[in-house]
Amino acid sequence: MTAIELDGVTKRFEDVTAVSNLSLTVEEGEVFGFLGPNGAGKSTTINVLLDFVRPTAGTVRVLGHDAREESVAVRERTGVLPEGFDVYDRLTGRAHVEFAIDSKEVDADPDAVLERVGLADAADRKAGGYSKGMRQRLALAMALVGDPDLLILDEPSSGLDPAGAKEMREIVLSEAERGTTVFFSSHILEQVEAVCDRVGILRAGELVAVDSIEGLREATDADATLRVAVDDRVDDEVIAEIRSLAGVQSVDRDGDDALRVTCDSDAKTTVVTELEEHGITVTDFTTEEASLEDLFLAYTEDDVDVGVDAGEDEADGAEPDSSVEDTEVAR
Ligand SMILES: Nc1ncnc2c1ncn2[C@@H]1O[C@H](COP(=O)(O)OP(=O)(O)OP(=O)(O)O)[C@@H](O)[C@H]1O
Repeated sequence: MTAIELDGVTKRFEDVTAVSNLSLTVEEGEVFGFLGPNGAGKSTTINVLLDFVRPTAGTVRVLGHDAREESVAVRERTGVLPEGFDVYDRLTGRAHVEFAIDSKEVDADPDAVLERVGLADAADRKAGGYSKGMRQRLALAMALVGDPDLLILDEPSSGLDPAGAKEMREIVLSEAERGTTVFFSSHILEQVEAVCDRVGILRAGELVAVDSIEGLREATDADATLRVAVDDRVDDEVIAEIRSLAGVQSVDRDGDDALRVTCDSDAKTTVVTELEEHGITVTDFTTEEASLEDLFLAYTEDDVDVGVDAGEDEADGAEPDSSVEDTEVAR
């Protein structure tokens, strides 16, 4: 079943178009990363899913319900970790979870929920004394009350240290294993890369890409960094020649017996051939793929021609979501 279905959703706030003609489908059980720079429209989209904001145009279905007509049914089956959640300082962790249990009118054991997020030992402490990471975990515990079918996490890792962020990832993955659909908005890219099956990239209210991270990589043909180990020091003239090859962006020495070359994927073999033609033996080479951050920038920076409007990339074998076939990279 489809967990989230947005069709032609636009939301305008007076003269600001926060979301523009957004069509997106998230399948049940998927962990979907929703990426975009500040102001791209991520929170507005989440608010539309929960009927906190009404779209100017378009239709929204969540867990098979019309988000607008059946918002109560949607909220009953959805757990939300809102952006910028803050605790009630004088209430204990357990009291927070009890509050969520009462609000959702479900029958749940607060201690079991706190245990799931690693807060069992702090259940009786006032949340005002919790660290930032503990507060986020408490927010997640509240979202998990009632075993929702859909978890919406708006920037769940903000303010977390690496250990806290790792724990958050582990909880997300274990929820996904239970079959929960997770809609995960973030601009912390490693988080998204580590947990998401697919990502959608929003830019100025428009969905500019949606695919698996692997698919996005292929579609952007983002530059790869090649580390070429050689048997002897490469002359400056040879380095200059490699630098002038088509598709090569930069060449730097990496010690005396290796080069680091940034180039299009197609240019990799040319680089190796060129070195060998100069009598240099390539003893090894490794490719470091573009990070999600590179991909994100390729899709969201103004001056980069990604050349992949999500609809053009079928030729590369990437399968963009059909709903963005007409989406153009916003300029
Ligand atoms: N209630 C509102 N009234 C007027 N403009 C709004 C309102 N809510 C959002 N906007 C505008 O809509 C655009 C998208 O905002 P939104 O908060 O959805 O972005 P975001 O991607 O969640 O950003 P961030 O990563 O900074 O949280 C912004 O230009 C914002 O100023």
